Amino acid sequence: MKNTLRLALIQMHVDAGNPDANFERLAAKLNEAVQGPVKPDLIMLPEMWNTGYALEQINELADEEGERTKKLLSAFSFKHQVQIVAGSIAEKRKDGVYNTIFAFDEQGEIHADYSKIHLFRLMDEEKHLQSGEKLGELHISGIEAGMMICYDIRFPELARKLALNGAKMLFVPAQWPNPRLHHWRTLLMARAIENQMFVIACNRCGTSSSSTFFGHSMILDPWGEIIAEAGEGEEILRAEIDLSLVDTVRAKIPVFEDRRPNFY
Ligand SMILES: O=C(O)CCC(=O)C(=O)O
Repeated sequence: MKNTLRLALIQMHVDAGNPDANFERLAAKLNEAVQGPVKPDLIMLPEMWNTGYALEQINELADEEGERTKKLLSAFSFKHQVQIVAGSIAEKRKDGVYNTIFAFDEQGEIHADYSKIHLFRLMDEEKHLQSGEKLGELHISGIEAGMMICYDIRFPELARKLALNGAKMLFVPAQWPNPRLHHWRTLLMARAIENQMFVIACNRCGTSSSSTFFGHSMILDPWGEIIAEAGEGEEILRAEIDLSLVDTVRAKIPVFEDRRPNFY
């Protein structure tokens, strides 16, 4: 089991309602991500990078069973022997459209998926999207991890459940808009500190017709320290994390042993 992980988070602009432009942009960014001086073990993408929040047309725009996404990312991960936590996409299934993350291993196989379970009513998600029905759990190089999407981070119970199930790192793709940078940073930090785990959060940047997005993708360690943070524009945020730090922090302040679940 490998304890270190080199990460590359693709913070990018997303063209709402234009999947062709977004696929093209992503393909260029993926190549940039693997061309740096240090090849990443894992690449992560932001939320709904294929369609953006073109919710009125989401039924027509969403990726049918995720096929277009799977074709691109499966071939890329195999060719470059890199894992991909594929942000999320608008995925069309028989019963509607879901906001779904697919996780690819180095062989190009999908080994986990998660569809957002808390739909964000401020942006009318519940009118256009279906809610997922299972937890986002996966293994990254043999280490347990969790996935949540954007608004999900306002629900500490979900992150705690993933941590209790063994997660040592949490992936959070997002399209988190202005003016709530303070909430974004504070909630990510809280989820890292209270669960003593790495939080790896990839936001989009740029503007859509109704919102502006501040970027600030970030990687936090289990102390809640920000070890890498992007600016407001397009950027590939890179960092190497040492997962043994999770056990060190949990041994020093034994939060999980000190829980009193009979009171809550
Ligand atoms: O909770 C928030 O403030 C932002 C959430 C959001 O934009 C989303 O879930 O897409």
